[in-house]
Amino acid sequence: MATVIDGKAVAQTIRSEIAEEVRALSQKYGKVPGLAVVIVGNRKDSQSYVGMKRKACAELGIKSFDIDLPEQVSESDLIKQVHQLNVNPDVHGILVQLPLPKHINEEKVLSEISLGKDVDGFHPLNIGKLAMKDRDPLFLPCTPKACIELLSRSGVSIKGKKAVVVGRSNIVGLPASLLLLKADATVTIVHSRTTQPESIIREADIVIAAAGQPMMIKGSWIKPGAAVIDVGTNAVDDPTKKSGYRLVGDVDFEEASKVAGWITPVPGGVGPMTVTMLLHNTLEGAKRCFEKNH
Ligand SMILES: Nc1nc(=O)c2c([nH]1)NC[C@@H]1CN(c3ccc(C(=O)N[C@@H](CCC(=O)O)C(=O)O)cc3)C=[N+]21
Repeated sequence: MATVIDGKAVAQTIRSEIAEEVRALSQKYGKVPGLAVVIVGNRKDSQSYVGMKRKACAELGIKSFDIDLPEQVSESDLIKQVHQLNVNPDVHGILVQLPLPKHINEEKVLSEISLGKDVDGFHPLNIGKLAMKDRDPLFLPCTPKACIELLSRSGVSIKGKKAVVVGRSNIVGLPASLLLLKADATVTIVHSRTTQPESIIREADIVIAAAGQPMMIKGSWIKPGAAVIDVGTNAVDDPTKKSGYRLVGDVDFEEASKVAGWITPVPGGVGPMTVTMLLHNTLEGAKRCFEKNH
């Protein structure tokens, strides 16, 4: 049976470490880190994620700036907001919750975020630096960083291992493969056009599942003893739940946990760590800013 990696517990440990550092910064500089969380429209999932981020800020002593814009906001008004946050000295991190409404060009908006405040790591220049050998972006994207942190805190070494990433999205699959590559894994990306994904996944010592397909990866696809990090957060109907749905990962946990060496659950795996890495990035951004102005 696999060791189940308790993302919630690891996240809690790191959050206490961050809270401690926030206290120290506030004593030293008389200032606290600030995170602006921008949400456009009222998608239920986005509101729930944004709520978690703002709540976590409050718990750690990070000041959150809540910007809620209507679905119909124009691209230029959203960009104006971003510019205001860029020059606000109390804001050290800016997060624009994705996805944005269709009439807004996401890449254009993300490109306007000041590089030093890009705590999501989604600015094209930060992504570019992530892709370059011997270069580092100012911020690592939160979910891929969460995956690596969960592996290293579980004692899973990456160097020289065969890693397979399932999914090639800009926010998870692609940057996760780049991070694994930087950590000296041999990396393969499996995606929707890959023929026979299972035979490739079965070779992997490390699997990062980020396809957004509920329970797509079966137990028989997993190499015995592999480390399986499940990024999937898929809502499936469940009439037995008060909400009417439950969350499942991209991995069939029941089956895979009998074969894997390590596995993350959904919920309670990567999700809480993603939010924690955002807070960590905000702390780093604030530290750099305080030190520079001191
Ligand atoms: N600019 C931007 N940055 C993001 O980081 C970003 C985003 N946009 N858009 C959407 C995705 C999704 N995402 C999650 C965060 C936390 C959980 C999380 O904490 N999930 C809990 C369960 C939550 C629940 O019960 O509903 C868990 O897995 O245990 C999941 C998913 C961040 N994203």
